Amino acid sequence: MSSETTAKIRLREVEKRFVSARGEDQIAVARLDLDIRAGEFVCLVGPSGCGKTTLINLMAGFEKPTTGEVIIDGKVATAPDPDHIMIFQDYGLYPWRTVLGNVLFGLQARKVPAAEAREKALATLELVGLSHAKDKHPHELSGGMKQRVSIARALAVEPSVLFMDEPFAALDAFTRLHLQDELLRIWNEKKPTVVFVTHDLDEAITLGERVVLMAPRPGRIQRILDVKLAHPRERTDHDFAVFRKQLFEEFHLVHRQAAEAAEYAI
Ligand SMILES: Nc1ncnc2c1ncn2[C@@H]1O[C@H](COP(=O)(O)OP(=O)(O)OP(=O)(O)O)[C@@H](O)[C@H]1O
Repeated sequence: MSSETTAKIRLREVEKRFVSARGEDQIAVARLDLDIRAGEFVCLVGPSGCGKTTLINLMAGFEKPTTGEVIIDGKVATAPDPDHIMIFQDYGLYPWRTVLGNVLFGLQARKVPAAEAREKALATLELVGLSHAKDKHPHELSGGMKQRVSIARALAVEPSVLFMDEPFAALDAFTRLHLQDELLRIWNEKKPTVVFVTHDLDEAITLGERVVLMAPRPGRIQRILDVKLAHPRERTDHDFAVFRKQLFEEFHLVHRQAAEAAEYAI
């Protein structure tokens, strides 16, 4: 079967232009093609300004391509879809709702009957290890706990796609490593398609089945790395180090080229 028929998400010659504050036409993402399989975990990495957020927003339907198409499940994506959930760095929790209330939110919005919604919400809180905190409010939680609530809220509605834009960037290193492991465990159990933006190359190699390295001006794919490492991935393993070296070398190259291009443009 070709990838045409098997891909969950297909980007076809997707281009996104913005007009900058100075009135200049700016290509955030240039004619980009990418296929993502159902149940795949793909990480997007690259230097600041290379279009990672623009690309994930295009896939999530928050932005419309200037030209080209984003196709999900065979349909052109033109708006956000309740089956595709975005998780942001800043959690986006409702401060006036309890943890359980936050997780219930999406289920209530979908008119899931109350008893069933409660059962699902409690099961999802159990999945992320937060049953004990169900009656707390967001201000009573650590950053890691808040992000686990936002993951639980997303998972409760059983989305087929999770878009994650630097979800762990604001967390301390220890919590971050822990949540990476948690996310992998949940992904293995539920197998949603995950598109995950990160600045952290180790995080990308830990999580991704493929790591898409992007380059700026214009935003484009520089390289796609197949991370053929079994889980659990040990960051101290020799094979991990091999992928790490490869990705770091490519990343430095992209960075250098971007810096040179910026200098030339001044
Ligand atoms: N709404 C907008 N209006 C104008 N320009 C924009 C807009 N959104 C993004 N851009 C520009 O598009 C380019 C790509 O931005 P984007 O935020 O997608 O990059 P990024 O790789 O996610 O960056 P970072 O890693 O810093 O978050 C940048 O040059 C940015 O200034």
